[in-house]
Amino acid sequence: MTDVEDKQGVRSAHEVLSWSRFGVEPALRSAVDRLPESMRTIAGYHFGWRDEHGQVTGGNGGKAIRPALTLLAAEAVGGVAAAAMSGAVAVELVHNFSLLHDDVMDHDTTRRHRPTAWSVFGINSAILAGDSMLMLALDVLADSGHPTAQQGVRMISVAVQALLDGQAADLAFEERGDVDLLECVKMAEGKTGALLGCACEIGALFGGGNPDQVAHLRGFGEALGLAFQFADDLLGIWGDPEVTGKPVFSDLRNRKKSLPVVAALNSGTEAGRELDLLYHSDHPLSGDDLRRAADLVDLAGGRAWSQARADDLLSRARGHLVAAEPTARAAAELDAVAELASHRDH
Ligand SMILES: CC(C)=CCC/C(C)=C/CC/C(C)=C/COP(=O)(O)OP(=O)(O)O
Repeated sequence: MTDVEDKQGVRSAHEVLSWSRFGVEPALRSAVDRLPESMRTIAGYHFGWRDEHGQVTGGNGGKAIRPALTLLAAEAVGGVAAAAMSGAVAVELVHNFSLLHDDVMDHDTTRRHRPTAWSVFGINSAILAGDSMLMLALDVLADSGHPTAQQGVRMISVAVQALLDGQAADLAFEERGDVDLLECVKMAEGKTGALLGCACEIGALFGGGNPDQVAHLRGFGEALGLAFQFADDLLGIWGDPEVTGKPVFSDLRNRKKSLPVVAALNSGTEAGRELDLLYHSDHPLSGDDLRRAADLVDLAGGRAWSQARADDLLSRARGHLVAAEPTARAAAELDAVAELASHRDH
């Protein structure tokens, strides 16, 4: 098949994400069905399948970007998406475990346009449901019968350790006034880059890729994951809550050392110094303070710097994608998903 013929039928990023959401959901639901009822109820609510009373609802379980990467990575190495389905379910379970816990830690009350699970079911129940989803991810891989399942379990466990380390750094930074850009980027690589890297890595592994392809696709996912976090931090300050489904300014209110904020604090500008005083004041930040903080991040160059870094990371991701020698259609679709993920509005 020529390159041109092979690229026929390339889907847009939105079509790929919808394919991923609907393709993975049956396997995700049947995995969640194996949980004890108390955990299943909370997981079903968090994925948007049921309301807080257990009634069936329309569902909004998120964008499904990680499973999309897993399935496409399998196709990129010449395999079929179905071979990587257990990997796709596992990464989505890990991601959702981390969201359940993150909402507790950040005291966030809204996610995906709904009250967060902890604010409906209580903190303890949400933590336990998150733990339960994490263990289920390993169970799904162990049960997959895939010849490289053991390697897949190891990939997930390495990524989860990096994610935990990144989250620990994120929380520790809230108490520190001297966070530099290097450590902030390292934190984001752990918190977000590792799991997107793993999503691609496990897809390439289960799709039958050779070690070079698996490594390059992991590199693609890691670079993309960091770009994704830059985009997330920008949306946390300048996103439209009607579109993101999350309240704006939550990061600023929690005095998070997000990437644009740390860039502004380290900018050596007058705006950066004013932001420092505001961020490290001992009074709760008012609505006016939060709006001023957002303006200061912008004036100090934190917004423009973050957008430029997201662009650089997208180029780095593309370099890895080409080096993985992917099949043409999957490459075009991975590229489109990468573009969307680093310049997204939700
Ligand atoms: C251990 C622990 C608590 C870790 C926390 C790690 C954490 C929450 C990192 C942030 C990652 C991120 C950008 C999530 C939004 O994903 P998304 O926009 O793909 O969400 P969606 O699934 O709702 O679309």
